[in-house]
Amino acid sequence: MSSSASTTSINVCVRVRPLHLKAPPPATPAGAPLTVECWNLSGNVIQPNPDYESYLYDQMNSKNKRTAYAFDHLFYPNSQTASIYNLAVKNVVEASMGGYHGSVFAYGQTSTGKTYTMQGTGDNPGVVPLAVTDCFRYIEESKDREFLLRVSYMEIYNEQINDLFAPSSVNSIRIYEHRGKGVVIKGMKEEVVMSPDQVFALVSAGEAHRHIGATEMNENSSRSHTIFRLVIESRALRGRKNGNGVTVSTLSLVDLAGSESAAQANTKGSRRSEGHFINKSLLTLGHVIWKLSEASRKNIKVEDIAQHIPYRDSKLTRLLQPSLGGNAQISIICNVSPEGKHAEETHNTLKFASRAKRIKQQARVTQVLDDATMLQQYREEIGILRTQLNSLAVQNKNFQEQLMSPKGVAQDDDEGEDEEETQHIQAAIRNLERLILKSADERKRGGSPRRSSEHSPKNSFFGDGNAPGKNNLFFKRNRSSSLTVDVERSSGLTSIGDKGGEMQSTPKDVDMETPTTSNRPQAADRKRATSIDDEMAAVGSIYVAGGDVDRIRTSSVRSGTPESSASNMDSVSLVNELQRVQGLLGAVLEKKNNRKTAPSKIQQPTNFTANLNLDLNSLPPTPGGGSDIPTNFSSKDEEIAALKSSNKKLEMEKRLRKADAQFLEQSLNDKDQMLCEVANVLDAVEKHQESLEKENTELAEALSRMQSILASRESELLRIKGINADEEVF
Ligand SMILES: Nc1ncnc2c1ncn2[C@@H]1O[C@H](COP(=O)(O)OP(=O)(O)OP(=O)(O)O)[C@@H](O)[C@H]1O
Repeated sequence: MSSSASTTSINVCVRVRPLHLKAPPPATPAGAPLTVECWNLSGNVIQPNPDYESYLYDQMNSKNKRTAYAFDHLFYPNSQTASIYNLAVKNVVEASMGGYHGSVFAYGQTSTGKTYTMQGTGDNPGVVPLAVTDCFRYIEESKDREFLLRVSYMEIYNEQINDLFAPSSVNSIRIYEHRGKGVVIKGMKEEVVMSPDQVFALVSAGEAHRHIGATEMNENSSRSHTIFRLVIESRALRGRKNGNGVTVSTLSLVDLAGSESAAQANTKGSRRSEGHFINKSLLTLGHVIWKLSEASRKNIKVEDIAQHIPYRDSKLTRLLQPSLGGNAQISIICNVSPEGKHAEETHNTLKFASRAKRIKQQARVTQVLDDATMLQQYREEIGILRTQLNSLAVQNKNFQEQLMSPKGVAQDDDEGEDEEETQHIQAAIRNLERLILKSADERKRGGSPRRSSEHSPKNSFFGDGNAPGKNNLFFKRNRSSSLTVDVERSSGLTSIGDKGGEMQSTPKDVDMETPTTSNRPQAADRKRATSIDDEMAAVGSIYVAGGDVDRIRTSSVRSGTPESSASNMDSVSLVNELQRVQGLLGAVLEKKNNRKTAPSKIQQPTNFTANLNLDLNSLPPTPGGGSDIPTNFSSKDEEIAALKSSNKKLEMEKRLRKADAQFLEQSLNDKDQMLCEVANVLDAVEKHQESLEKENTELAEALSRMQSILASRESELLRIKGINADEEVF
């Protein structure tokens, strides 16, 4: 692993929402000040309108009476989100694609336009769609790198983390701090993505599970903080610069819930308790930002005081710890209302913004040189499959030659099977290749599978999309809609259905071209997936947005038999699929070898039934996990019978393996649980240590207080003694 660091400040901008949404103020000539009710906006400075000062100050807490605030950018009510994106976010997105961790936050009072800014509408797309589109554009223009992108989408609701891609996994997500890996989120799903449309479809599906509620101040108020996270793996193409280390970075786009006063939002019951959780976590965020800004002001390294920063006081700060903790490029968009009655909240937001501005970050590009990345693993899998394809071709050729020779063996139905296997392997290679993203030029050069949405080279990742209505939120929040991303239209993806809270593929998307898989990973796959998790966890230590994921899913390969028609292929299944294909291939090759070595003259039949009665442990291992195929036949019928019983034997073996698989899965679950328990114990120990340290500090302070009291008493005593002595003298 290698890295290089550069010091940056957090980019902070303020967006002032329109006073009256129906008629935003007219555009002013460039540079001219604008007065919106109680505030004057001029250049990058926002300050109270002098005519309203006393009214404003009446609304405010006395400590807040500062007159003017200046920021990197100030966006007026008539600004478009696209210009905010270009000036305040684009550079963070590009840095992420270049290998730095990046985070963008929307912060502010309820109803000031955070979701409007992050998500946007059909005619004014927000930061998330603009950033996603830019990422794919970046890939399209990167002639010398290949990429693998994965997304996850989560919310923090009432201090609980929910996976918006897997809403049923509510209680399985855990967050803990690992000594080597940093903050780790266990149980979060990630989707490998290949086009902006696919990301939008996934986020829309996730939106349906987000907690939204009506309050007096916002009829669609976000009751949770949401974090959209993109993990970017990239590597220089072979034969080009800097070897083949994989760069891993993350881009986190965070739509924070808005602070609210219960009185103004007029909340009751669950809305009120949601508001309480929101305010508490935002308060902690404010506290963390204040401590970090103080550290930067005093030139203290964040690592040196990390244990004194209250990240642990809320799930939000815990999740954001890797971003805030130093290694990220950050942009904060602070949304404010210009209304006088919100002056107090506006001031609080401006204060938060100016503190954040002081924080210094040390962002690093990190390269991973071993194979602990999915990109590297996919490349290796492709290599293995290609080798197997070649040897299958050679075997086929030899077999054909044997058939043509005068002593040729009889042809059987296996020819069709072989063809099928070849097609399966080719499909698996194609599907893996599709997951690895390259520029159109590079795809043409390398002969990679053409994306079916590739209307023109310029637009190859960008399908027709399913454009939202002009003023509708960009991501539809429609719980009942069945969400479909067409595989062939949209860059070869599988379909993601949204039914009853679970993401599933729909039967109509089944493609007979690609091999079968089952959605539920078998033990071998689980084992493999766990090793990927472990490897990703190792990478996770360098993730700014923190940690690893429990399952890594891809949406890349479509299943091909009724057994799998209801299943959604994920990367675990992909591994499963690869192993299955390798297994089948092994069995086919084995059969071929046996045929090759079979003598052409007729031999005595072998008692296969006896062989099959049945010591499975004595089976010779074959690459596909199959049993040995008998070779001595008295007749064609016997050969068929032998193959049939061999099939039965394989069936039996499969069942045994399934039992093994279940056992292994159970063990893995136990191990997972144990790990979580250990993490919790560690957590408790760390907390205890913290409280001991706190006690120690308090004791030390008390001791020094006592010592100073003692010292003053002693000097008092000396003084009294001196007076007494003087009196005696006189
Ligand atoms: N700059 C803007 N231009 C036009 N409409 C806006 C703007 N900002 C916000 N709005 C509108 O104001 C309303 C509230 O905005 P939004 O839901 O984005 O606020 P929020 O800050 O996310 O609130 P909460 O914290 O309660 O979720 C929405 O109807 C939104 O369309």
